[in-house]
Amino acid sequence: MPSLLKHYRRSIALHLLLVIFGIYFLVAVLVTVIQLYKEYENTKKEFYNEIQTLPSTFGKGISDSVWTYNQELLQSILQGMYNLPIVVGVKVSSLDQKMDFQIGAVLNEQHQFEYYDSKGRPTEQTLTGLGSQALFDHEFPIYYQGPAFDQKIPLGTVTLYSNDQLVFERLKYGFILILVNSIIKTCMLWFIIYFFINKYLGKPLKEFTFKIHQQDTHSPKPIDLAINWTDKNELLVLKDSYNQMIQRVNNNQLELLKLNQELDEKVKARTQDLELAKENAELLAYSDPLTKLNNRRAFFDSGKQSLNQADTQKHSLSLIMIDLDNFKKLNDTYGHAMGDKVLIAFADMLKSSLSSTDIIGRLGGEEFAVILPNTGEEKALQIAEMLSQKASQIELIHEQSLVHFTASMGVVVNPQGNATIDSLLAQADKALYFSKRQGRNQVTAYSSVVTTT
Ligand SMILES: Nc1nc2c(ncn2[C@@H]2O[C@H](COP(=O)(O)OP(=O)(O)OP(=O)(O)O)[C@@H](O)[C@H]2O)c(=O)[nH]1
Repeated sequence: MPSLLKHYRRSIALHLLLVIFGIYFLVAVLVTVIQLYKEYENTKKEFYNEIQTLPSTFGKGISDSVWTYNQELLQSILQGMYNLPIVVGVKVSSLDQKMDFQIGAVLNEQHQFEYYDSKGRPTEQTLTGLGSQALFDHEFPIYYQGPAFDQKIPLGTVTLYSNDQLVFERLKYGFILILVNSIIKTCMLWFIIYFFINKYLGKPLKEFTFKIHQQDTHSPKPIDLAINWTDKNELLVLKDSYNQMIQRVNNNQLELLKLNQELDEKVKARTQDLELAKENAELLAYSDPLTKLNNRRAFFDSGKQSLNQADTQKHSLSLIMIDLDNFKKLNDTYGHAMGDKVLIAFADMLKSSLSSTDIIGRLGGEEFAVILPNTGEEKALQIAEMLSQKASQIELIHEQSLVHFTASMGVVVNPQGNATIDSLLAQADKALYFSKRQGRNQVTAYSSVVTTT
């Protein structure tokens, strides 16, 4: 699982969080600024209201001290006002200018900032913070109304100065409170959003990805996610779609496997057919279809090998050439089918009478030949006689009559050395011709023919 994590640089939860948090942060800053401005306005109004209550508190004392020219009293009253946290300066302007007094930060007639100490002396010291531009003032008149006068006697004016910095000072704690509140709310929201996005989206997606990576690519299985939601949501629909796809892929694979197996079986069957056809073709090429004996070509091939072997091992080899007697007449009398039966019966007799090392062939028509390896003339003649006798004993039934036949044979022995199958066959044929001439159904040795002629 951890190795998979490196595939993405930022999780969905974190990404969404950054977007949401970014927007939320901007909104929070805007709301906080508006909130702070409102607070500032309210606090400033409070300052005004508080300042406006001061004349009723200090007005009488100031009027009395100005009326009585009590400098000391005026100074102490103004000092008391100056000490109030909402006041940065107080200026008394008496009509006769004898009791003019200022303390703290005040504005002169040119609207320039001036600073006076507690004794009312100008100093070089300046107010830190916002300076004269931020000063705002409230002026109220002072009168004398003693028991001896019916009317109020104007004495001058008192100007109270306050400062934005004081407003901000008061706001400071409120501002910090709002800021801390915003930060805590933002962090809580951040954590809650991250936790739930991660829980409901990030983790299931991670699990999904992990399980897909774990799939066996040859046989993927449907995936189950550890989600406890009862409602279908996009993630569960995605999972179901994935599982359906896997099901389809598996079905297709099974189908493909089945088709492959069928194809394999067809190919196997076709190969077997081909092999059988090849065997048959080979059989046809080398064997006589009627008697299943070697055909002329196979007889020559095997005969040559046998002759070579006999030459190499200095063994004698005999060849018998056979021709069925009056076969045309037999065909004409009993029909061609009976002729075939005779040929088959004769071939079967040859096969059963000779050894497996002997080579038997049908050279064509009613003509047969036998090669007897390792056999001398005497033995070959005996065998030929035996075959001739057995042929004459074969009985076939045609309708109500029995069919018999005979064979004439010529025997030749390999003279050792330069003989070929062709030359041996030619010599055997001569001996056979001799048998035919002598009245058929007999065996003639080539050696006797040579000697006679
Ligand atoms: N039934 C059948 N007859 C065949 C087949 N091959 C050749 N023959 C017939 O064999 C006969 C051979 O006749 P011939 O060559 O005159 O010889 P023959 O009648 O045996 O006379 P001799 O050899 O002198 O004894 C012909 O009539 C051919 O048609 C075969 O496969 N089946």
